[in-house]
Amino acid sequence: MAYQVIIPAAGQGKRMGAGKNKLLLELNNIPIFIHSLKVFDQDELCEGIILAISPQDEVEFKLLLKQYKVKKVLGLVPGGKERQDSIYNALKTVKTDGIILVHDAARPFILKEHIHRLVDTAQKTGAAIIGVPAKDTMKTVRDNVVTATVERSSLWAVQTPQAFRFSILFKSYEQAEKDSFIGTDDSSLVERIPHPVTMIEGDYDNIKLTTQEDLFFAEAIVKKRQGSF
Ligand SMILES: Nc1ccn([C@@H]2O[C@H](COP(=O)(O)OP(=O)(O)OP(=O)(O)O)[C@@H](O)[C@H]2O)c(=O)n1
Ligand SMILES: C[C@](O)(CO)[C@H](O)COP(=O)(O)O
Repeated sequence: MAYQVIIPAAGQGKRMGAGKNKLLLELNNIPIFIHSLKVFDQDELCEGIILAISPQDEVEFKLLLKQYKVKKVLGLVPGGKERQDSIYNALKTVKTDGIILVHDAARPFILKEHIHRLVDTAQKTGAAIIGVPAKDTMKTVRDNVVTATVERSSLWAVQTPQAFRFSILFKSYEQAEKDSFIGTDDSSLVERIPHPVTMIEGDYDNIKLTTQEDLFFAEAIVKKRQGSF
């Protein structure tokens, strides 16, 4: 089943504190966002990539897309204030009612087999996301005081890609705009339409590079995948 993917890459990377867009930092001598795009570019089921970027990054991103021979970029759209705004800008340019994925440019370790499971599931159910079961004991805390211990078996850490039938995702974005709702992922918009979302178990390596220590974990994942860890 074919699909298109929106890749938001227009964040500021404030928590990384790299002094520039964190997506331009290199892992294994290749910029982070190129790792994230390549898996889709090389996937025979992927029909195209829509990339949301900040206008100030446009020249450098275009050069790197050319240098790394990324072929499936259908369009570049300007990012917005929030991640959700960047994705909405991209969604407005989509010309298909097939399956659309949203994947953070800051998650360079997604595997093709997981992408395909998401696409197959979204084709059947309309909405599928990937995540991993929580491993730690989870508590709610207010003002540094524990307010409750939460039943762990129902808690999952959510990743991207998230896969949807386009019409469902677009409707959820229109509704969110009407309600001035801002979510931290795309699923949260779809859940409130409401539409059921299926969870697929992924792997713990599919981290988002958010803070400096994530770069150390990322180097370890690269070595593990190269078989030298
Ligand atoms: N206005 C925004 C904010 C985020 N993103 C993208 O959404 C993904 C997930 O965001 P995150 O990793 O949290 O990145 P930043 O927003 O850049 O991080 P920070 O909050 O630390 O500034 C990233 O690929 C980021 O580039 C985006 O396209 N537009
Ligand atoms: C979409 C996401 O990657 C799922 O974990 C995450 O919610 C993005 O979070 P952030 O708020 O941009 O850190």
